[in-house]
Amino acid sequence: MRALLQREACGGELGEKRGCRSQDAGRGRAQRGRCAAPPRPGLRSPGVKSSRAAALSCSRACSCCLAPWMLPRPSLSLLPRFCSFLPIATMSSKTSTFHLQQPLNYRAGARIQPVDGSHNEEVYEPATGRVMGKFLFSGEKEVDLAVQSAKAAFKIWSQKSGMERSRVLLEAARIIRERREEIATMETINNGKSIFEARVDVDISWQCLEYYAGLAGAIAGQHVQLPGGSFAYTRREALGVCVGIGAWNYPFQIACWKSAPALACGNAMIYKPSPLTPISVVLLAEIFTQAGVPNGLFNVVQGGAATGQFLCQHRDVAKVSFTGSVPTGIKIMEMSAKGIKPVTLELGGKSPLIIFSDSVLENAVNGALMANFLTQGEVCCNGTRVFVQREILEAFTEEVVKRTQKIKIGDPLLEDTRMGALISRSHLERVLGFISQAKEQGAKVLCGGELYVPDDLKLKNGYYMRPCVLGDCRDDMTCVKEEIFGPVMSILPFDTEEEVLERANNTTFGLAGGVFTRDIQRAHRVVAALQAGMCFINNYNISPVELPFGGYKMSGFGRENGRAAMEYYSQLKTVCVEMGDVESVF
Ligand SMILES: NC(=O)c1ccc[n+]([C@@H]2O[C@H](COP(=O)([O-])OP(=O)(O)OC[C@H]3O[C@@H](n4cnc5c(N)ncnc54)[C@H](O)[C@@H]3O)[C@@H](O)[C@H]2O)c1
Ligand SMILES: C[N+](C)(C)CCCC=O
Repeated sequence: MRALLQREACGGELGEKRGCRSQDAGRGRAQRGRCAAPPRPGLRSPGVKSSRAAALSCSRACSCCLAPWMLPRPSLSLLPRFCSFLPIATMSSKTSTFHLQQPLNYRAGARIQPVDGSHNEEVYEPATGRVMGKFLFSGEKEVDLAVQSAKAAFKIWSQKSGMERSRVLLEAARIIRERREEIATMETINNGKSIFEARVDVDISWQCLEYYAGLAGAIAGQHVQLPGGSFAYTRREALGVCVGIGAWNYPFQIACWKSAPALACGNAMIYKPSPLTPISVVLLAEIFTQAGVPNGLFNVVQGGAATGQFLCQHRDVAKVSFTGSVPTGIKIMEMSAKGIKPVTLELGGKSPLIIFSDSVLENAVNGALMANFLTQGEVCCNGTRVFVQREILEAFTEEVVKRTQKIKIGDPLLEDTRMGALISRSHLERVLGFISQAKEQGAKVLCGGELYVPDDLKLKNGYYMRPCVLGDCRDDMTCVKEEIFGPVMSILPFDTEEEVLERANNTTFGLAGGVFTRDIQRAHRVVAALQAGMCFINNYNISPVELPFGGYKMSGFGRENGRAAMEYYSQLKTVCVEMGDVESVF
């Protein structure tokens, strides 16, 4: 296997770093099973919630800390290996030590250079602003070769039973678990998010594969009795070659959310990641091959808009699943319409989070932080319009500002970092531009909102900013109407339930929404009235793979995760069987 990234420090390939032992190797092993992680501040009582908080504060993924939504089931038998080569507690940062190795396309079970690569594109490390390497954008011929290879693999894979497919997916999930630290490190280096969050993303990813492995064997049709002994049955069949196009904020996770249900249903997939984050999906492709999928079943085609268009317009592509912005989603839908191809569109949002005065304040503050600052605020479903009932506006704002100011920004590979670097220089400037405009329109910056330059010299060209809380916001401000996709929370006071619902729904987006209240009837009444596909009561931004995820309105349609996704990667055939003679009306 060729390495994607080469590490200067130990001179070995990342995939081979098991030999790169540290003097603290034994410590991780000794601590397995009993976590010594300090409790997260604010952790108040035992139970489900506290175990999730513990999981968030534990960097070792040890079984005592992991909460059910991010957990190895069964237990992480591979943990000692991680602990032995990466003693988390003392691991020093590897930021600025990796170099990208070409090629990054993956076709027919191997990494290859595209046959008609149009041009080279640079890959950046957001934490340092350093160019890690270059890779080629794919042209039309390469896209066609990937489709042909996927078609051949589809013939084999679609004939397998659900249980056979299930076993391969389970093996892929096992390998992801085994390589958790390596994948998370790579994601952090390429995306800029904290290693702490990247590990959670990897856990959600292998859980997704396990979940769909479980459903693969359960795919079944219906039997219908007809008059005279005749009958009918339905078959749920695969679509064929599906295309997945992803965004840069959750590169590995998005690829798993698409490929797991696609492969479980018997399809092949060609995946095009964002050109900003081309790396981790190649690992996924290698893992699928290692797990036993036929060569060509999961291919990776690197490129930008033009490559994406070749994929969407290819006559042998049966379906397109897209995650990205609304403007690109519109183009994808237009292209797919010409070929009558079904599409799943997971698009942007500007979601409301409604906090009533009877909320548990500490939970509401935690919820607002979770709703705004994961992955540097670059999260589609973030609850960035935080509506706070006037009675608690002052107390809530004071606490949220205090907590935001304490967020540890910096080298994303360090264990205690909670906010890393934004994806690119231009995106950072765009986010800061929204804040300047908000000030001009009358908002008050309560904290953050400016560039952050870490003390560590190697990080001085990284794309960091201090997370921002905006007060004195009004519904007509740009920062309240448009998706910023950065760490910017807008606080908006409200007085009544009726008023806040009207304002919360006054948007063309409809991805998510949340409510904090102790009034159980109000909670359900409010989420029923919210025009959003994913709603949270007394929490925000958790994403168990069992739950369908997707938007209303211009945030898209179709669903990822949950049983629902199986319907979007399969089609229904009805077979009508006559047991008697044919009676003709002619
Ligand atoms: N709803 C969700 O699940 C979800 C998840 C993550 C991100 N997002 C959204 O994604 C956006 C940020 O991601 P982004 O900047 O990568 O989005 P983007 O729309 O710019 O790009 C997304 C992908 O589409 C490709 N692309 C661009 N133009 C194309 C074209 N004409 N034809 C085919 N492919 C094309 C890009 O190369 C990339 O791979 C935000 O709006 C965010 O809300 C949504
Ligand atoms: C895992 N989260 C935080 C729910 C994000 C889902 C993907 C959206 O960008």
